[in-house]
Amino acid sequence: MIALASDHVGIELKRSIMEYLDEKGYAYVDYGTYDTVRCNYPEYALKAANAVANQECDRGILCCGTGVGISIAANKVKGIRCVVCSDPYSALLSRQHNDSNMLAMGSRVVGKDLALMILECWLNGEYEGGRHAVRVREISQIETTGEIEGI
Ligand SMILES: O=C[C@H](O)[C@H](O)[C@H](O)COP(=O)(O)O
Repeated sequence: MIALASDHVGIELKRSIMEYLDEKGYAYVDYGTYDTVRCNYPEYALKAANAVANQECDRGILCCGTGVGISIAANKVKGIRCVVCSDPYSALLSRQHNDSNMLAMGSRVVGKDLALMILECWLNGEYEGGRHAVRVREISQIETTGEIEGI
């Protein structure tokens, strides 16, 4: 299950993403916003990020104007590794190396076709573990204790 959320600027891109997910057979939950009335992206980032953090959803996709604000908000939730991407390479590597569990994109930055290419790379990328697991664990330790064990 994929958690989706956007603000008023990202809603059109989110709708394109929903069409793509429908075509590919992915199940998703839309945590809002549901119209183009100006709103505050942290409120929707929080709902989707909580769904991922508490494992109601496997991962999440967020859209706002730049992808920046909504990703910053999502990354405040414990256990979230949200990456804002405007290129497919970073999206893929964020899965393979960083085990990103949320993707954010900006509707004022990427067009629909590029966004869907980024999304495809991110959805298909598989975490490689190994040396990267050490670093992801260190990120978790910073989140939990503010320190890295043994450093
Ligand atoms: O990072 C923030 C996002 O890009 C928002 O979508 C943006 O700040 C919204 O701006 P406005 O309220 O001017 O539509």
